[in-house]
Amino acid sequence: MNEEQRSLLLSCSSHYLPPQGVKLSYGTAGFRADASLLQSTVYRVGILAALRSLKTQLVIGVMITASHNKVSDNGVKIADPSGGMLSQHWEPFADALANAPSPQDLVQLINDFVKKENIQFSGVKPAEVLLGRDTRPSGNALLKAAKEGLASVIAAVAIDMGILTTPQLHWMVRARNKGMKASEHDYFGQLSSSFRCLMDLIPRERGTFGGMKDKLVVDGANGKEKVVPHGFGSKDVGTRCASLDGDADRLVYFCVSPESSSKINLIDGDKILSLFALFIGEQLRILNEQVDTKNSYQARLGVVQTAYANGASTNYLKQLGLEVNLTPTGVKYLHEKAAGFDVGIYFEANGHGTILFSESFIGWLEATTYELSSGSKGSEEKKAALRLLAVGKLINQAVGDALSGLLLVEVILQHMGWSLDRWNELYQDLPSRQLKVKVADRTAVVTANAETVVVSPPCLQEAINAEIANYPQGRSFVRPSGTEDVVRVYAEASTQEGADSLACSVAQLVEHFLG
Ligand SMILES: CC(=O)N[C@H]1[C@@H](OP(=O)(O)O)O[C@H](CO)[C@@H](O)[C@@H]1O
Ligand SMILES: [Mg+2]
Repeated sequence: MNEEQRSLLLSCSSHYLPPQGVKLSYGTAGFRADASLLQSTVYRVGILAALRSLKTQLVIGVMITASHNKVSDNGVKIADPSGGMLSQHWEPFADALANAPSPQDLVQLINDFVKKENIQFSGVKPAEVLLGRDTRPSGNALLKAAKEGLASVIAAVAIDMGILTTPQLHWMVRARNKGMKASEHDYFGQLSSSFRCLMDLIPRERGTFGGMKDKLVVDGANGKEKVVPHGFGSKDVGTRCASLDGDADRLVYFCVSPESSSKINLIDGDKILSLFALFIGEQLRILNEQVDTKNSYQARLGVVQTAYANGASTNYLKQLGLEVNLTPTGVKYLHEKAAGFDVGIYFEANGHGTILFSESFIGWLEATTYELSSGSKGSEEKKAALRLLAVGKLINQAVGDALSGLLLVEVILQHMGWSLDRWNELYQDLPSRQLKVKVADRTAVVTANAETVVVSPPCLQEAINAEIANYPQGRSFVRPSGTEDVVRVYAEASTQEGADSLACSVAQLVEHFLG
């Protein structure tokens, strides 16, 4: 870092001093806090994004949002060149940057990091960073802070993409780095053309839609905690509903329960995963059966869940003969695992998830559709290949995206000729309960095996196992949250009473062991 760069950083950062007595952490989903505390953090994330872009020589994204959290909160996260989450390897630097007390400390920290990572400022492409934000009132001022962070790095270009959903910004970063056009218009263009392509490929004999109604009601995060949204009641029984979270990176479906109009039947991320796996599996089978063996491609299909996946969903997926993988909580872990397959489908139960296709499989599909284009025009294998290619365009491969996921669910329901009830009946969820326990130090809980086993404090796992043994189909685990200052308890059992009581007993054990 030369003297000019140093003094630029020193003078600019003196306008963005960090709040006193606050420890900021990049966490599972970037920095989150009350918006009034975030000016200096967002400024520093601007610097971080510029450095990441200089290092990778690719486009980086910065998204300012706190999803469905309170309107007075805000947050900031980085989209890496792939469109995915910031490389975990840079997270400790993000934490250190946000917490550096003075401009001098900040400049020293950056200088050391730049040396360690061998980041060049001259003779390289300038840093290019796409900025997005949600509709929060604090968004504009924080955007300005991000821009000033970028302006503190010589040769960094900020491109304001305006108000976006989180997945739109991730999509744009991925598209830009693939040399594609990446405006909001291009995003909607790709979603709508691939959706239309999939609709046109629905087999005629299945076109009766199984009594599926045209109307879909979309709830913008008004239906939390498994309760019916405002204004909903018995008149809405039978209506197909989808619910998006605040920045549209999570999707679930639901309907008002026919038994009680104040309750909903929730169709969660696990069931979306199952629906996607069935559809993709069907297309892969058609291809494997029909494409001649010398040209065949044994695509590996894998699904990825976390310990929060309902046990009934994991059983169901295994019964389908699928390879089910478990990772710790947090999209970054699921995404990484799914990327190891030709088709990797991942979902958290709460609705974060997407489908990833390997470059080599996409290449093979393109070649196959091209070869089949002259002879067997409308052949089944060509249709299957075209469907998979269209899914790869419709689904947001950068990150889970409620809008693109919703369109894919809609097309698959039509393809199968299924109603919402038919989809929901794939398997029956085991009753479950989640609780939060406030403890003195949640980091005292250390887990292993994708968070299913506690290794510290000693003996806590044995005590949990002894509780589980009292419940038919009992399963329970505890882990420290990555986004809240609590230990989370999950329990499931064959009855709701059982799940509630197991969760309660395990929560008491956590309190007992951690005080
Ligand atoms: C049980 C649960 O739903 N945990 C959520 C929550 O993480 P915690 O580490 O559990 O606080 O927020 C994450 C980020 O949004 C999300 O990826 C994850 O699924
Ligand atoms: Mg969200």
